[in-house]
Amino acid sequence: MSLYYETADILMPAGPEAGTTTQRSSSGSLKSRIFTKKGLKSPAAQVFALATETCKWSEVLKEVIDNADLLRHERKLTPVLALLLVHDFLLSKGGITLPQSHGLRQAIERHKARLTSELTRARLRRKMASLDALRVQIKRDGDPEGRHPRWVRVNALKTDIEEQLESTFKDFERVLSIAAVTATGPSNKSIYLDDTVPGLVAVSPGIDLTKTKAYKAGQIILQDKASCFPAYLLDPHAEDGDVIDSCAAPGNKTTHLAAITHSHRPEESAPRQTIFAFERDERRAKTLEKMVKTAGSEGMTTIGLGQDFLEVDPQGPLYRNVGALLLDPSCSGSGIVGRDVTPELHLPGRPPPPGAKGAPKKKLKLPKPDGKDRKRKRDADDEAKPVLIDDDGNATVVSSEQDLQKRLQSLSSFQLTLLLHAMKFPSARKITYSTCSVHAEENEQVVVKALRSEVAREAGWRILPRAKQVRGMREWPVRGVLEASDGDQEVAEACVRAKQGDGRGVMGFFVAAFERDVVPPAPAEGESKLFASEDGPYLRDDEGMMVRDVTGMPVLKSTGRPVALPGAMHLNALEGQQGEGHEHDESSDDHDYEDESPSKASSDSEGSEGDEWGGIDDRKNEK
Ligand SMILES: C[S@@+](CC[C@H](N)C(=O)[O-])C[C@H]1O[C@@H](n2cnc3c(N)ncnc32)[C@H](O)[C@@H]1O
Repeated sequence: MSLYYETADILMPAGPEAGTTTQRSSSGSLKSRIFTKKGLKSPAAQVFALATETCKWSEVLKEVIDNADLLRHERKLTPVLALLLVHDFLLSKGGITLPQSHGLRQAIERHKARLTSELTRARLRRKMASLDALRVQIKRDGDPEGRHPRWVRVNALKTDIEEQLESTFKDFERVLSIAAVTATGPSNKSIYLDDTVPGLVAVSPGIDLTKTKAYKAGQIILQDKASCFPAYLLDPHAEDGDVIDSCAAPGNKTTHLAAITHSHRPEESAPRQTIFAFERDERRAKTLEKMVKTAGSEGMTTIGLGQDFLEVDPQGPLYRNVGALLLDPSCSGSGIVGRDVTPELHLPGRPPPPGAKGAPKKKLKLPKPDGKDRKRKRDADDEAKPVLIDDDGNATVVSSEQDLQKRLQSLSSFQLTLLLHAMKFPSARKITYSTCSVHAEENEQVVVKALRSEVAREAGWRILPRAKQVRGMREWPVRGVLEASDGDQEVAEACVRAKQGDGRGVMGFFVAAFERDVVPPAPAEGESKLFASEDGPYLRDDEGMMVRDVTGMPVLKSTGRPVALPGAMHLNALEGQQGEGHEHDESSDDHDYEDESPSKASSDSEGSEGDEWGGIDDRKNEK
């Protein structure tokens, strides 16, 4: 089967029987339908490129084909085939990839003059000075990522906004809204300073920052705005002690946690917090390791390479001081921009049926490239079915609502198990739970089930109400779904959602936080009580301000004395506990980081950009 027939089949598996119409090109994401289709003879990447480009151009091409009256003159062409062939004829560098003598190619090339002049008319109707200008417009309008700003987190561990505005972004024009940063188009360079997440900026879509010095040096990290919510909402302070990122690769949130704890450190000499980052997939854990190194946070991060969080013992001495956990488990990935795009296809009008006025007298039989009747019963395996690809890269055929429900139930029960495990850490008093899913089953419903669980009730976990959240999250207007929160207004209000395509320039996302009051753990023998009670390890005055000595050092409650080189003490205390048979010891402090070139590290972290793990379906993994 030729590339054109195969692509037409993917776009319109049932055959375009309707007349002039605008329709979704079948169900399921185009990418998953193509890449999981068995028996494709043409390279899947080629079919995908032709299908997506034709969809983007279909509004213009429909006009060209209709006005050139192509389908009336060439009755062997179906509307979809006409779109695909005219696309390549007018817009592809190589033209139609069929031999010159091929009937399909001749059917188009016979109308060269008319088709070319109709394309010029279509362009002029859109007030575009050149075909290149039209290309830019089509790319921006047809590509969901083309309308999505590029979010950039300035890494506080290495630089700050001011420095970046004067260097990496010095040629960028400052704009004051998301609409302005996306409206300026890929040829312009504008920058918007986000007012929700500190240190976050958005630049115009299509700008490639991966070649910049700042990107290669880990000073800037490409991370979607919504993906910055969990670490920002968790807001780990010194008094929260150590932090766990339970499902960490590729490491966007781990490195964000590191930057936040660094910014919150009261003094250089304050106790160092450790971020334990677990990742059960070893390959992804390597990416995490590289990202942590590039971001400059390896000194404060202990990576559990290939470590399943569910096997981490909450009672283990290493985690005695863990006061905050970030849980961002695998999910359906349904909120990821560009993930499940079903492109719109504008079909040209079909000619009137034979016998009708203006129709040719003789009915022409459609030639079939394989010589077989296309009405043959399709092989069930040959049929492209919608597939759900989660952010672990697992593909599940979801040909019915029931299949989808089954998959969501299985994901949400796994997510709940992880969340309940996080709730078992004895010193924990803050947890964030997040997904890049749009489904309530993985979001509000997991939160509600967790709150009702015995684990949460016994340990005293509550939802962190909106009023107690960090400013940017408290003020974020998109909240949880009331119905999905079982009608609980406080829970719905406490949940934070991000919605793709609502003008805020974010992907689909969900995050909620839990809090509780904890009784501080009894210090181990010989261990100073660096992390502790409700308001932290430092002595505070009646107004809640830290008490400091004359040199400005915070005073510890446990000793009544100012902090003295506690970083080293703290780490030594933890190191001393390693090798006690704890599952984490192999990946602790002495990482033997392989020497990597920044570009290698960059491409790995870029591979994860979009900013959740994209698995095998991730657009960047194709590069
Ligand atoms: C959504 S991704 C995490 C993205 C990451 N938080 C970031 O922002 O870069 C989920 C990750 O969790 C890992 N994972 C899933 N279950 C896990 C478990 N039980 N223990 C540790 N890691 C797990 C998956 O392999 C995957 O890499």
